[in-house]
Amino acid sequence: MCGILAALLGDADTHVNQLIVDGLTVLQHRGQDAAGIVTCEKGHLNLRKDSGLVSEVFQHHHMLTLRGNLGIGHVRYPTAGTSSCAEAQPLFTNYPYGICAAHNGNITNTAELRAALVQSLRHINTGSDSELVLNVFAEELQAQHKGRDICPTDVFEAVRKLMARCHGAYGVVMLVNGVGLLGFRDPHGIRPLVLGTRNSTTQAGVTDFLLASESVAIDTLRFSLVGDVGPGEAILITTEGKLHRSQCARSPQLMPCIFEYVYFARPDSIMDGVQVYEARLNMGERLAESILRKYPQHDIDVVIPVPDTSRTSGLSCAYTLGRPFREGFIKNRYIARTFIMPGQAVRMKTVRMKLNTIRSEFRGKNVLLVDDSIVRGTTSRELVSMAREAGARKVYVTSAAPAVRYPNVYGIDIPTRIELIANERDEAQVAAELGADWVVYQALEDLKTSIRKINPSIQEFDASCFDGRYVTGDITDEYLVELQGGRGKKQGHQQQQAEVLRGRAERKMVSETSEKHKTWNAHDGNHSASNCANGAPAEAGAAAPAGMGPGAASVSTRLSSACAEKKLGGSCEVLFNLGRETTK
Ligand SMILES: O=P(O)(O)OC[C@H]1O[C@H](OP(=O)(O)OP(=O)(O)O)[C@H](O)[C@@H]1O
Ligand SMILES: NC(=O)CC[C@H](N)C(=O)O
Ligand SMILES: [Mg+2]
Repeated sequence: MCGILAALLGDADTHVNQLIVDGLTVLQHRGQDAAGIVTCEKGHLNLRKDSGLVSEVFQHHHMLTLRGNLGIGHVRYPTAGTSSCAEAQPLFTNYPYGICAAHNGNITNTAELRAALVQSLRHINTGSDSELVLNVFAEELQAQHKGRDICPTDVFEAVRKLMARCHGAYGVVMLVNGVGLLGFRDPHGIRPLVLGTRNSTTQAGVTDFLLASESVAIDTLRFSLVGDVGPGEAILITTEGKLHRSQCARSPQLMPCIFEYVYFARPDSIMDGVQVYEARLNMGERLAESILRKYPQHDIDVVIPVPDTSRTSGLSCAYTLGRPFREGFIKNRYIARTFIMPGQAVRMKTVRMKLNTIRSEFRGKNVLLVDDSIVRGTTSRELVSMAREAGARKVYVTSAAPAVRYPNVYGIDIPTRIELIANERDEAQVAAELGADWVVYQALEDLKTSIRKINPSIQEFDASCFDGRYVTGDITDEYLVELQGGRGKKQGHQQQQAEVLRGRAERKMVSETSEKHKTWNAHDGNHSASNCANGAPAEAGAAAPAGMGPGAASVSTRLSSACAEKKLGGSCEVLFNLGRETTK
């Protein structure tokens, strides 16, 4: 679930670089693998992108090259292609005009698009679906060119054509050299995009513009939220600072991704008129009601959230249950989100590194652990065992989202069912799998109501990972089988499954001998070294070699990406001025 951002400062003599870096930092929770920015100064495009967090990718000397008053930025969580920094965004094409794109989402008809683009002699350099979006737009914009300057109508016509050709989910921002900034959202509005403005801080009477995945960027950069870009809508901000809007989809219908409200978005964001925090409070309340219906005689002593995301729903869940809300798990503030890390091995290890127990909150108590979602079960599995180690008498688990049972094709990296803990399992079986006393999932209708209560005009959602209904209508069983055999296989999900099992066996052994930390650390040392030296994993975060154990991969996304790049033949750092063609 990448983060995208586009900004234009009305004062042409100012530079937008720091604003974009700050905005991407605020959107970091949407993608931790790679970051990139392109700016435009007097017709020259300046690009800097690499694997890593925003704070790692943009050093002072990079900032000096990112000149210009307009630009776009991206933080990446890969869902197509590879984790290689060659696929970090923004992506660039010089034909026609010089266009850069940053994309959040996932395209579902990539094979068809790729074939058509190759046929029309456009060069496609990577496995990235976003590169296809960029090239489709470039091709369609070129088709509008009639030997005169590009005007807003040409741009919107190109987006219209793109929407007819590209299927799936997309929030996109583009920089078109000499024209301005463009932002648009797919016809179902699956992926979010908001617009903000402010008065220029350096020149009276001119406006600064900002497009971002989440309103939290608008707030923190001190812009005012104008509102959401509508489903199928495109917004063009010209280099002269004029704003144009146009509906580019034939039959737009808002069906936002429900998982944004559950997990991806920050609680302080407002998406499609819904304050995410409020929606999560509602989720916790409904969840508690559901628990009370199923277990009216429950013996829960204390409610403990799983930091970070479930804190909000945990709070209202505890309140509605009438039980104390306690911080039983403390999160290491320097470790980022686990779910969006690449590879099961690194995710498993990170949970242990990330969370630790306050023993007194567990000892002798019946605890209810509240998480926002249980996807692969990586987090809950570890936490149930940690709760027991900390002396809990009974451990109950509840999820503010329903059971995740289907692959996601719209920008969440779940290409196969087999990796999901709830695949072909009911609540009792998931509880057994987690080692919990019972598990309660939110009902899908209750989740929808939690959000609709705030904005009743959202009639439907993309809730495909919960109900298997793909709103774009083009997802066939064959497509899902292909996805499993393609990205699923590439990521080694069978191997990951084996990892999970091996991890489980190891944990059992470890808790029997009470030497878990010693064992895990021993694995870590051996493996980290061999991982890099041999260039072993085919992709960042790929499953560890057999026998290496769950502590095998590095905790740091950056490190695992770096190892992958070694395999690709050296550093992939990109720093060059596209206009002047200088390479660092
Ligand atoms: O069942 P799983 O496969 O473990 O996935 C679900 C977990 O992953 C996410 O946490 P994450 O650590 O990514 O982020 P957070 O700190 O924002 O909660 C989510 O909040 C759940 O805790
Ligand atoms: N999570 C996303 O939005 C990913 C965008 C794009 N599909 C990529 O893999 O780079
Ligand atoms: Mg979490």
